[in-house]
Amino acid sequence: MEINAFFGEAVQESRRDDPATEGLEVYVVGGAVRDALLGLPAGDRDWVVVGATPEQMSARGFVPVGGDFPVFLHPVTREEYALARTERKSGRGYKGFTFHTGADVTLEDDLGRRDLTINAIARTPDGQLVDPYGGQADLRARRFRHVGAAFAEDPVRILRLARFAARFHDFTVVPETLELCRRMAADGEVDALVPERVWRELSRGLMQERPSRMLQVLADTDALSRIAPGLAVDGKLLDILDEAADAGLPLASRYALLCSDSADPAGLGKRLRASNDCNDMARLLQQVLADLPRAGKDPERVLALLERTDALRKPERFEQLLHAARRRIPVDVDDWLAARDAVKAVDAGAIAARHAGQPEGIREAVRAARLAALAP
Ligand SMILES: Nc1ccn([C@@H]2O[C@H](COP(=O)(O)OP(=O)(O)OP(=O)(O)O)[C@@H](O)[C@H]2O)c(=O)n1
Ligand SMILES: [Mg+2]
Repeated sequence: MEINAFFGEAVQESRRDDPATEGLEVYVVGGAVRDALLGLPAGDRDWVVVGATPEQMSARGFVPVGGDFPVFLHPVTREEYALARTERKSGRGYKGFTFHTGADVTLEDDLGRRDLTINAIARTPDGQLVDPYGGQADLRARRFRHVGAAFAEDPVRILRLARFAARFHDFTVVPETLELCRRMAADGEVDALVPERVWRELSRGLMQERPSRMLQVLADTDALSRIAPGLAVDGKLLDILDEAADAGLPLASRYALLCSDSADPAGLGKRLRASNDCNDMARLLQQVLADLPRAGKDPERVLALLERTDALRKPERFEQLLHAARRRIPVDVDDWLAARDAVKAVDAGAIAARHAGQPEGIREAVRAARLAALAP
C-alpha cells in the first residue's frame, strides 16, 4: 500500500485465530494506529466493534467495564473493545452524554465523532487502513485537524490537542480547529471541565518533549486563562520548561517551574487538583528562588534554607529542587549538596548523649555543631 510505503513500514496485526472475535467486524482505532503510522512504539490498543450488540459481546465472554460506556474487556487479552457509537451531548461538562450504539452505526459514524483526524484512522486485523477523514494526509503534513463539528461536544479535547502538540511538536493546529477551540473557550465550555480531567491532561502534557507547545496552544485558544487563572508564563519560562524536559526533570519539578512566576501557586494547585508532591515542590521552589541568592556562604542562612526545605529528611527532593532552581538562577548544586551532607554528618545522637543531664541544651548544641560544620 502506498501509504504504508510512505511511512516506511507495513503495519501488520498478528493475525491469529481468536474465537472471541471470530466473525465480528473489529478494528484497532485511535492512538495505537496513529503511533504505529508515525513509527512510534505501541501503547495500549483500543478496538471498535461494528454491528454487534452488548448481548452478543457478553455471550462471547467479553466483560462490560461498567458505567454508561458500551465498552468491554476481551476475555483473554483484556484489551478494550467499544461498540461503534455515536454520542450526543445532553448537558454541560463531562457528564451529559447520551450514546447511540446499534447495528446501524457504521465505522465512519464512529470515527466521525472522534477528536482529531489523526486519531480517527481504523485498522483491520490484517492491516488494512480505513481513513475516511484524511488522517494519513494530516499525519504526513503534520497537522492537527478536528474531524467534525462533534469535536465541540467534549471540551477536554482542547486539552488533548494541547497535550498532543507537546508530544508531536512539529505539528501545527490548522486555523479552523484553532477557531473552533476559541469559540468553545469563549462559550465557557472549558469552565465546565472536571478539574481532575484538566490535571490529567496538563500533567501528561508537561511530561512530553516540548511542554511549551501545550501552553502555547492553550494560550492561542484562550483556554489557558480559564483553566489556570493567575498562571504567569512568558517566553523565557516556556524555554525553561522545554530545557527542563530535555534534562528529564520529573513532573513535580516541571510543574514547580511552571508556577515559579505565579503569585499564588497554592491557590492554583488547589484549583488544578495538582498532586501533593507537585504543590510542595512549587511552594519550595519559590522559597529557594527567593532565599538561595541571599544565602551566600553565611552558615545561618544556609542552615535556614536547608531546614525550610527539609533537606535532611528529603535529600532527593532537595537535589531536585536545586536542579529546578538552577534553570532560573545560578546555583552551585555541588556546593549545596556538600552543605547538606556536612549538616547531615553532625551526630545529633552523640551530642544528645553528652547532654544526658541537661536535655534543654541539646537543641542549641546540635544547632551550634551544624553551624560549625557549615563554617567556611
Ligand atoms: N476526548 C476524547 C478522547 C478520546 N477520543 C478518541 O478515542 C481514542 C482513544 O483515546 P485515548 O486512548 O484517550 O487517546 P489516544 O489518542 O489513544 O492517545 P494516547 O496516546 O494518549 O493513549 C482517541 O484516539 C480518539 O479517537 C476522542 O475522540 N475524544
Ligand atoms: Mg490510547
